[in-house]
Amino acid sequence: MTDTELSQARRDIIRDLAVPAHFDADAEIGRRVAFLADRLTATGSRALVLGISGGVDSLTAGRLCRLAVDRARESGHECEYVAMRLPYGEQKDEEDAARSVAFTAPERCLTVDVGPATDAMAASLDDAGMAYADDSSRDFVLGNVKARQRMIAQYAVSGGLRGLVVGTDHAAEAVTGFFTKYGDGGVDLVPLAGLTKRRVRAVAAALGAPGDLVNKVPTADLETLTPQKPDEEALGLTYEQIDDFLEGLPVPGHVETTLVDRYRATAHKRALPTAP
Ligand SMILES: Nc1ncnc2c1ncn2[C@@H]1O[C@H](COP(=O)(O)OP(=O)(O)OC[C@H]2O[C@@H]([n+]3cccc(C(=O)O)c3)[C@H](O)[C@@H]2O)[C@@H](O)[C@H]1O
Ligand SMILES: Nc1ncnc2c1ncn2[C@@H]1O[C@H](COP(=O)(O)OP(=O)(O)OP(=O)(O)O)[C@@H](O)[C@H]1O
Ligand SMILES: [Mg+2]
Repeated sequence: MTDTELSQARRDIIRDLAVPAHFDADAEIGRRVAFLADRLTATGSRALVLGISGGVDSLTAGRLCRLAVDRARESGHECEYVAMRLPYGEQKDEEDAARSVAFTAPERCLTVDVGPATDAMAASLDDAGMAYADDSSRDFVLGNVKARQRMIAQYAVSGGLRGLVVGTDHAAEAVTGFFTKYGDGGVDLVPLAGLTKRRVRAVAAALGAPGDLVNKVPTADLETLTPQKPDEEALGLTYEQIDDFLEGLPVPGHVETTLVDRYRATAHKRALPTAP
């Protein structure tokens, strides 16, 4: 499919999300490491702070942080890469998370259990009389509270260390608004912006990450009632379909319609708060 054959709506989305027509993993690594190193030195920040979940997005972003901090230090700027483990109690894929931390090689890794804070908020909401439609709605909403507790923990560390919070949003999540507003969406820098999911994996592979972590099934893992639910199940779309859409490849009509509709419906999540 050539660019001129794509719908105007699709071309607008590809442009707005800055998905490049051509992709070269090594060139993307160079550009993104330079970006992070520049943000450290230009802002005078002393740390990059990033939650490492065990998934491929944070694995990739973490390795970019490692390389960026190395580069900034070589230029005489004192700084560090601080990883954070932010489980809700015990995490089912904890071993993957530990291997991810090891691969990204932070100066230090802080572990903060977001369980107590999340549960305390849930109990206070119950005490206040907040009633949810059903158990599954409550579980979904509290999943977003977990994501926001992670944001709070990362900003506490960033504030204390004069750092910057790194997020893992990329084009395949941005197009569907598949992130928690002011949760994992609440960050300072997004080094994976513009990448489709398969390109994130290609960058991870080019960085030398372990194959099973590169190809791991993506999960937000926010809901307690359905742990490790695959993103594709929640989205009702595959990442292959989303990536094809963003890379200008042929997709079924219903995929195009669904993605254009979702992109429009989630515009508020990619924008500053609405003002009069
Ligand atoms: N039109 C509008 N203009 C301005 N604001 C609007 C709005 N519509 C809703 N809102 C506000 O936005 C809120 C809904 O947004 P939000 O709270 O984010 O909630 P929502 O988008 O409903 O849920 C977040 C979704 O992202 C997924 N997620 C989260 C975190 C990580 C990952 C991952 O990929 O790992 C995925 C999660 O599984 C879930 O499906 C509403 O409660 C309302 O306050
Ligand atoms: N348990 C966790 N511990 C630390 N950070 C987390 C945790 N869960 C989520 N995060 C943070 O929130 C981000 C968003 O989660 P998301 O699931 O999109 O990314 P991922 O887990 O790295 O990769 P994937 O999407 O393939 O599962 C993560 O990249 C990470 O920075
Ligand atoms: Mg994940």
